[in-house]
Amino acid sequence: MAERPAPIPFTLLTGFLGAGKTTLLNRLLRDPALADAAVVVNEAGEIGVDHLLVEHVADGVVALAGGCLCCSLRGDLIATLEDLLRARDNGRIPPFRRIVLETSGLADPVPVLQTLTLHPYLAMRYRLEGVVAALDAVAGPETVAERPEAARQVAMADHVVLSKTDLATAEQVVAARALVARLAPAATLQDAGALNVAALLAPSLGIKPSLEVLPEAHGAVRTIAMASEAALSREAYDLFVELLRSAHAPKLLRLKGLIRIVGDERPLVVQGVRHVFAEPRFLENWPDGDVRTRLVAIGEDLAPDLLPRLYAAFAGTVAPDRPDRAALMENPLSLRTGGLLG
Ligand SMILES: Nc1nc2c(ncn2[C@@H]2O[C@H](COP(=O)(O)OP(=O)(O)OP(=O)(O)O)[C@@H](O)[C@H]2O)c(=O)[nH]1
Repeated sequence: MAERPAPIPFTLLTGFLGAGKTTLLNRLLRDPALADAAVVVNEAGEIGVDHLLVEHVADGVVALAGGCLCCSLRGDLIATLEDLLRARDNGRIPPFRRIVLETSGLADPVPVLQTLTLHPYLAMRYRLEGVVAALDAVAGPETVAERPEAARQVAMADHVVLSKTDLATAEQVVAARALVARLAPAATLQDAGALNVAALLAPSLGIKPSLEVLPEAHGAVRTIAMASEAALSREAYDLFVELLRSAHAPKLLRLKGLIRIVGDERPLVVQGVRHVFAEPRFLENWPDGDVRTRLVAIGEDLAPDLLPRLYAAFAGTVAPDRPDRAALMENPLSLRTGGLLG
């Protein structure tokens, strides 16, 4: 009888929207310990951008787009994990020795873990090595207080990585650490700025806090995704982001994507978490050869057409019956429901 193949270590990377999962993943993938890793990324929007922002795996990133792993995509996750095994066993892809699954920021990790551990074949071929949660040292405690899924992500972690300590005050770091000690007392805690990769990849101790005390996971958060051939000038880009930030930040949990800029071959990366937007940076190339702008916004009570309308206005491709950018900028205080600010 053929010998059973050794189970492949599986690391689940979780954390709320913008907590620093992709940044952490890129950091991990630069480490030799993850040189032979396969990566699966769960996108929130139909037009996903997360997998395009994973920089260090040539062809090994599989994107699971179009929904949330814990609600609608469990079947897709199973199929993806089975496909990866089949391709590996047939020699169609290199024999990856580890797998990292980055869940969407809204995913409840509990059903995802159940999917893995209860599926007879997957449970035989993969071995859950640990749950790593990224926690934003600045926004994390408030997010955890407001969003049940954020609390569950930390509570389920074997290892918590505190991100953005470079932006946080000493008090904020103390508060974030205290929160981890309360929610995940058995987890290790590291600072993203001084990462010990070997410790993060260490097998979990298998001690999970009780989940009964945690509230039910997520409600009516909407994801808006868009793609556009139109390019923005740099000036229009700045105004576009400023308008999103000033008018929509309270409802906007996350904005991210790649933007086509007039006169530049390279994509500009936009990254916003609530009202904090990162300094825009260019990637060397469009990661997948598709040179369209692609944007994903995640938030509460966002109008479904908000992003495409606003983008079209700033790109100058606005429909005739809609307020255009000039009108908007001349009178930015005329906030009208249903208008660009609605
Ligand atoms: N200053 C600073 N910025 C960080 C740090 N970690 C992440 N960021 C920034 O925070 C933003 C969100 O980081 P991501 O790594 O994309 O977060 P994420 O959890 O993958 O986000 P989602 O996929 O939307 O859930 C980006 O602009 C990052 O550059 C950190 O330790 N310090």
